[in-house]
Amino acid sequence: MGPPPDPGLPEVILSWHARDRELTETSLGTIARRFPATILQAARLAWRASRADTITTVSLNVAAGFFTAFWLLATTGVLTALFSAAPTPSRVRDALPSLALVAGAVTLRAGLQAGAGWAQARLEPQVERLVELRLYEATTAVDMTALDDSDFLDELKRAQGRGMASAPMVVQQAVDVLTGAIGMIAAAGTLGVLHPLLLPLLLLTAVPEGWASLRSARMRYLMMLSLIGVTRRKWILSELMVDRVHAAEVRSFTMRRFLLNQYDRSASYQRRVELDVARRQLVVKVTGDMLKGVATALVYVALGIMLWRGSVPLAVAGTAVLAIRSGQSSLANLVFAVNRCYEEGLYFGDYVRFCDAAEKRIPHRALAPAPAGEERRRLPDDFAHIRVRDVAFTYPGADAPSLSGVSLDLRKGEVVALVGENGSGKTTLAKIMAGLYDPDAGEVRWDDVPLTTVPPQDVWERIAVIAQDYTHWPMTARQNITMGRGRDHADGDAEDPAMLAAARASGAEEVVAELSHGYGTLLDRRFKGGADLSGGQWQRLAVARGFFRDAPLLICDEPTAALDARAEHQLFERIRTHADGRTVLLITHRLASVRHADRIYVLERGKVIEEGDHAALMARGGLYADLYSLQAAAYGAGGPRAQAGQTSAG
Ligand SMILES: Nc1ncnc2c1ncn2[C@@H]1O[C@H](COP(=O)(O)OP(=O)(O)OP(=O)(O)O)[C@@H](O)[C@H]1O
Repeated sequence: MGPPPDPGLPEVILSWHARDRELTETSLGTIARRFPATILQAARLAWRASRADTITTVSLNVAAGFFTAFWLLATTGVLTALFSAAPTPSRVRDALPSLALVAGAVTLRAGLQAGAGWAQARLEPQVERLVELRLYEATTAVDMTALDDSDFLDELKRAQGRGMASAPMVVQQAVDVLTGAIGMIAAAGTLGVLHPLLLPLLLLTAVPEGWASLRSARMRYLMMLSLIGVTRRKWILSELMVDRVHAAEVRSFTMRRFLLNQYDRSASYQRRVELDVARRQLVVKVTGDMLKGVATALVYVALGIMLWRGSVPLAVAGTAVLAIRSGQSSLANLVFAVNRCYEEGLYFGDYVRFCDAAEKRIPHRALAPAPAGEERRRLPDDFAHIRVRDVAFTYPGADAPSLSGVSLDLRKGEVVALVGENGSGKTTLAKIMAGLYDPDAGEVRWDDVPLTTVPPQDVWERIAVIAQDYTHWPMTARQNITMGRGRDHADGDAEDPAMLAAARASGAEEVVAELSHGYGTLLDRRFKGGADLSGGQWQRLAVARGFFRDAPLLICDEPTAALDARAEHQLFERIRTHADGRTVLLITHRLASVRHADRIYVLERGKVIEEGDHAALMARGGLYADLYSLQAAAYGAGGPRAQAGQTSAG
């Protein structure tokens, strides 16, 4: 189906992402079977969003349908009076009571429909809020491995984009289905009362339009599935082209042409697929319209024959024409709404499936049982000893393990360093110790409590992390340090002394002193009045954030990569003096700064290959000694000032 793939696009983005299931789910038979479930889903969603508005919408629509039937039947009274043999003035006089009924019914119906429309409009934002919250509650809590899984990310993209937008539409279309069905029942009921043969004729006109719209919807949905990889790639490329963070590299690496070409390739492939679908949809629509024309002609011919043979009187035939027209328009609305509801239901199904899957990947729902004979215990607020034993971990989809058989010990008040070359597994180990990933084998215990037996939040509450890749939070300098843990700050309030102490210790104080609104300065240039910081200034804030958090374990992963020599020296001094009694896990390539660590673990290819203090590792003459000597030689080559710096930093 569709145009041939562009050979220039990576295979992975052209794949159908194993969507055979959806393909079979979009046959016309399954549409009919699954449609009630879609309606039920919409009803449940609306009910949870607002019971009052749901009840109002449904009941007002039902009442409006009742008045539609009433109006049509009252019209027969008007026509019967008008077509009678009496003189014109008395014919009009006779028609007046029925006419008053028609006018009353039409006015009431309009009022009820307006009320239903208003309740429906109120439902929409409430449904939106409900589905947004559900998705974000799941994405902020899922196991970190989920976010390393490309299938999960694809499903997230679908759920967050089209899936989430479809939620209010599903509800709206379900209400439209109800409205159309009621209008249709009113017209059909009227026709049934007038003459039983007219009803099947009306339904006949619905078949071609229904067929055409459902086919079109199916084509559109399949197209969306086939393009998901391409649209995700386009989205990533467009972020690269518009985001300020990448602007300098896009220019200095002359990436502009390359990015534009890549984007254009994806966009033109998407355009070809879309045009192809539009062409096939047009053929379907024209065929459907032609068949509908033929069916309508048949209905009128049948009505003409019935009139000619005297099986229906003229007034009834007149009402029948009105009822057919009203029924047809309700039917057209109904078919349109069924089709849209089904289509939106497919996208909404993506959203629901994603949320269900994501919620299953929220770790606290699946805590490992406490070891046999032990009760589930609380994680100690502080610990005497953290033990890592035989930990192994492989990232989802990775060919090789990132950690295998790693063991280490961290006693209260110690500074323990992890060193090793790039990719040796230091950050992965730190993340496992921080409770961000569960090990595939082995365990991490705080005293006697394995981390996998307690909710991860308990671990996160008790650690402070100065991460390698930290976030530039688009918030004030104060919030960047306190991250929701500080007390609320009003203008004129004195700053939190703990925050000031953390800022002083990290060197963030000097950074903030330069800002126009001090700690209240918004650190995002995308907003009016926002400021931006240099890389090192941001890192000082990240360090302040780690110091501010009152946690017994401080994990520092490359905390000084962007710091100037003075700030780096200050930070390592602080870590060396245990950062106010905390236990510190330090990851760094600056080996001079780990000389005073209580213990150093050297990692290579996910294994601990050496351990001991600086003197022991130097005496051993292994990888650590090699790396240290290399750095020392480089400092030595820098002259006496550099050497002096190194000595004082170590
Ligand atoms: N999210 C991920 N998905 C798959 N593999 C990963 C992921 N993160 C890291 N890896 C792989 O795990 C291995 C260890 O990475 P890790 O980041 O722990 O190394 P590191 O020692 O901290 O390196 P560096 O010194 O460069 O920071 C590497 O081979 C890396 O490619």
